Order: sequence, then structure tokens, then C-alpha cells
Amino acid sequence: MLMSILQVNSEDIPPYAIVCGDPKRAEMIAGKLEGTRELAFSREYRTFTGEYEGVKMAVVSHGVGSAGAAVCFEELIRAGVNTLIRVGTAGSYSQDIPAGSLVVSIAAVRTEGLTRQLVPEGFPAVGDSQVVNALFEAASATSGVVAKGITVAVDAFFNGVVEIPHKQYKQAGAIAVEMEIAALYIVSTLRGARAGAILAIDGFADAELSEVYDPHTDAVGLAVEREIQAALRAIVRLAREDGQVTTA
Ligand SMILES: O=P(O)(O)O[C@H]1O[C@H](CO)[C@@H](O)[C@H]1O
Ligand SMILES: O=c1cc[nH]c(=O)[nH]1
Repeated sequence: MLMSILQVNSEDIPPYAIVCGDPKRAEMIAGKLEGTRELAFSREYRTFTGEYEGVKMAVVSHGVGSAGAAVCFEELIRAGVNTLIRVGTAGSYSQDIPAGSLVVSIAAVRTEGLTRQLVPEGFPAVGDSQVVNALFEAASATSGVVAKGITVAVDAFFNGVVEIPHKQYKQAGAIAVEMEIAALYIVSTLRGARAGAILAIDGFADAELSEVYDPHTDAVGLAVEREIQAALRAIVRLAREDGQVTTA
């Protein structure tokens, strides 16, 4: 069946998927697979398939923001994906988690608008514990800071005149902020799929983000490489636990 927005056929989509905001990052991840095929590049959604250590997977970009990303997650799950890992970037709330660190999101604060149209207020956006643990263990095997905790999902990247209460989220214990994990966790829970997310920290979340935001430094580039390795390792482990890979 053709997925109308991603423009991919469900027959070509395996059960495991890595998703990320940037189509260029999708290409970079797909470059690490064997037998890579680009299936479609429709709007911001670029879809590749390939194999890593015997596990077939899709790599798909979902663009910036929850509403568009949710379309991608919905269609992937309709196409047969049952395990989704987001490989993203985020701003940090902690001096102990500087640029270049990795964060694994166990759950997301739903400050965005998309999930309010899907589930009632108070319903939690939670990652799948098996996926989250696989990601955390794989990330911990790479060199550098790795943290695990609650992340915040926002809609507004740049501030308007209404201040985003980053300080309160930080005081409440959240460790990083990005834009799509709440959508990923709610859509996955609703549709019976499992999901996790890993993030490369690109700086501190700040009221004047427009002046300091730079996701193109060497430290962030290295962290993106580390998170990609962690996501690939986590998928191989999950596939083994699922009995989908027989080789050691
Ligand atoms: O690097 P990605 O995966 O796009 O993630 C983060 O970067 C974008 C903002 O620049 C948002 O999509 C945010 O969630
Ligand atoms: O949403 C995002 C993504 C990266 N860095 C941030 O500060 N926010």
C-alpha cells in the first residue's frame, strides 16, 4: 500500500526505523547501512532502507516540529514499523550536560499542541523501556557524557513575547529541550508501536537562543556520530531480543 505523504510502499518498509529531523542526517545515517536504497524524498520526508549487521531498517527524516513529524510517525507505523528511534539534537538544561553530550529521553513534557489533539491532558508521553535501555547502554559504550531523563517538547524554537518557562522545567528536573519526542511517544503509544529517542546536545537552552544556537560545531558533529552508532547498536540488540537476527 502506498503511504500518501511519505510516498513509500508499505511492502518496502521493515519493522525497525530510525527517524531524525534533518533529511541530510537521514542520508548520513543511511550511508552507514549496506544495500542502501532511497525510496522517496517527498516534502521534508526522505526515506531510505538498508541493512546494519543483518537487520533491515528504514531511515526517515521527519522535519522540524511535532505536527509534521507526527504524519511521518503515523505513516511509518501504518506501513508496518513497530520500533522507532529518534536521533535528534537538543538544548541542555544542565551545566553537567554541555554541547557534545548525549541525552536519552525516557519521557517528554507535552508543551506542544499536536498531542493535545490526540490524547487527554495529563496523559504521559513515555518512551518504551526496552528501547530506552538499549539506547542508554549503547550510548554509554561510546566515549563522552551520556545522561538519561525527562525532556521537554516545545513548538516554538525562537521566543516570542511569551516566555517559554525553561527555568521551571529545569527546576522540575527536565534535562533537555527539543521539538518532536512528545509526538513520537504519544503516536507510538496510541498505535501500539515502541519508541525511544537519543539527542546530541548542541548548547544550553536559552532565552536568546537565536544568538547562541550553533548545531554545526565539531563537538556537536562528534556527538551526532556517537548517537547514530548508539541507535544502530540499539536496533541490532532489539532485533536480536526479538529473535529477528540469528547471527552473533
Ligand atoms: O536535529 P533535529 O532532529 O531536527 O531536532 C531538533 O532540531 C530542530 C530545531 O533546529 C528540531 O527539529 C529539534 O527537535
Ligand atoms: O529544539 C531544539 C533543538 C536543538 N537545540 C535547542 O536548543 N532546541
